[in-house]
Amino acid sequence: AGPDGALPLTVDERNAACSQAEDADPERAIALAQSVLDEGAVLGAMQRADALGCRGWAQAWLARKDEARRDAYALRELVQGLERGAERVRLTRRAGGILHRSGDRVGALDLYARAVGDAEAQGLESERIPLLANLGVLHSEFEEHARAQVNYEQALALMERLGDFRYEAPVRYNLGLNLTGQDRDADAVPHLRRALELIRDTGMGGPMQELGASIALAGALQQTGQTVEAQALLERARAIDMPAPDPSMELQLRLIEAGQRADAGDVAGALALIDAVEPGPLTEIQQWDWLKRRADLLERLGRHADANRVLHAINTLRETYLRHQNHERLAALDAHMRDREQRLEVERLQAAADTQARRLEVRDRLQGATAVVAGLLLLFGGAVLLWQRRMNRRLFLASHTDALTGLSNRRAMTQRLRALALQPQGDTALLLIDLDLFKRINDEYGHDVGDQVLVACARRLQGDAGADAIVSRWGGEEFIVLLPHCDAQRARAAADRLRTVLAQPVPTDKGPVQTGASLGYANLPLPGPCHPDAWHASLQLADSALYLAKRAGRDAWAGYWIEHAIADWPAERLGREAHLARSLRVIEPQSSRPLREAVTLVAPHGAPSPG
Ligand SMILES: Nc1nc2c(ncn2[C@@H]2O[C@H](COP(=O)(O)OP(=O)(O)OP(=O)(O)O)[C@@H](O)[C@H]2O)c(=O)[nH]1
Repeated sequence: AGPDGALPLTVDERNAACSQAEDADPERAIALAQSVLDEGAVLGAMQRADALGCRGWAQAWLARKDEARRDAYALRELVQGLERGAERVRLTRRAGGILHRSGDRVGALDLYARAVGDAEAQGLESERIPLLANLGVLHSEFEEHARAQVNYEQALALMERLGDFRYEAPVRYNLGLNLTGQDRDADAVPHLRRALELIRDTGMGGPMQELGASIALAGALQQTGQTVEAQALLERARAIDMPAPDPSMELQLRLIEAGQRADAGDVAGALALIDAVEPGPLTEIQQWDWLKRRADLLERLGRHADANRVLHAINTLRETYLRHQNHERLAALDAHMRDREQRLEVERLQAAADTQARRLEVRDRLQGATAVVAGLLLLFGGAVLLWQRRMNRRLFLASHTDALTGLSNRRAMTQRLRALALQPQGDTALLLIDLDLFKRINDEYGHDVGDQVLVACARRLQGDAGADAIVSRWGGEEFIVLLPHCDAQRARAAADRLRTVLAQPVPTDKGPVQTGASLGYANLPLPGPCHPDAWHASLQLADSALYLAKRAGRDAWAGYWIEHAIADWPAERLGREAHLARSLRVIEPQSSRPLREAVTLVAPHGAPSPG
């Protein structure tokens, strides 16, 4: 536009001005694009596509998601009718980018995948670089960090091979974030450092990008103990003049600062900092991180009930988020992408060797204006990932861990049981352990002491069940221990060892407390057809054995080890002895003491006895 703000004359000039303005002044970009689209029938397909792309992008920038998506879908439609060529690839990526930013991630993945295929088929190697980078960002958002890492590494290898480094800063930045997300902060540091260097030295990106990269690098440095450098970076980052305050950046700064305060012992101060955040404008992912920090600090201040409330809020948020991700659709598209990625991986290995020299040659001529735009498009997508990184793993851990004992909880154990039930070779022992007369301990010494006993028993189980054992709190005073690659003899020995260990008095605040436990075990899966729910049968059998051990006077174990497939072994009928008695031939349970009251179990007529 001229200095008087008048619209440039030609359609192409307006489109060019629109793409100049789309990030810096999106409202103006929208007006320009609209004026082009108003030309209607006289427009060429390409002019129309450029205007749609520009308007859509600007709408997405302003978070007007519906409008943005409408433009992206119209663009997608239009692109299908275009001739093959670089422009078609570029516009497909553009439509994908708009969908990506306006929240239709599955639609974006579809378009990126199409564009990659198109670029590959036409030998447009350079076009693949930003596409791989975009795919990386998308995969990270789908919590597929390993896949995302492959994308970024492929993009880097392709850059080296082609000597095209326009996208180096955003790719390294996103790869750095990805690595921090996998807790590989030391590996992330060189990439983030390089990204920041490029952003500062080549003018690639703007203040927002510099701030994002500074914060990410500071976070990684902080994690690797380089606190002085982290501090210096943050101070420099604070001085960066942002055109408009960005709540996400503010939050990052504040979270790192709170981390530093808390590390220095000022937990209440850290909490005050975090409490001052206004969560309204944050994305779900950002809200999780914010909430999780609150929960951590509340926990450290001993405000357990408040912390629990916060954790509950996180879980609710997370569930909503995951529902939106439409994982099924993603899985289908993913299978489609996997073949391509394997081929690219081979290429990458072939190409990596001879490129270092070329790389230095071309560096200089790439520090230009094109890089500025490229940096802007991608870096913004990456900035969001900083919160996602540890957050997802922490949330996963929180939802799979028992808060009192730190063991896997019932949910995590159920997943294990389902997986193990599908193994054709039933060689896992399932031990069900129930503390004896635990109610009395609570009644006599109080719940706090009861808790201490539970924690001590959990530690003993973990310490003594063996290195490959999987220990979980199944609920209340019940635990499950799984021993993979086990046989009947080892199961017996383990049951006896754990019984002995749990019979030792537990030191508590109120002196030593005498405890004990009864155990029942069975093999998993029982011989028979594979079915993910077959673990129910093993658990019921272990439960029956446990019942026998309790009946025999407690502080005892009993177990079944069924070695022969028994025809017509109905899982739903296995549970109660009455059923078993009717339909099964005699199987003497193994037990630590004579089970006078034991119910005899019988196998179906004619089936071989497990003897
Ligand atoms: N302190 C504490 N007690 C719990 C917890 N979860 C469950 N309990 C208590 O564990 C007790 C279990 O009692 P019961 O199921 O009657 O069994 P028991 O007293 O162990 O007796 P037997 O199993 O027959 O040997 C109940 O009083 C529960 O309140 C917990 O997290 N902490």
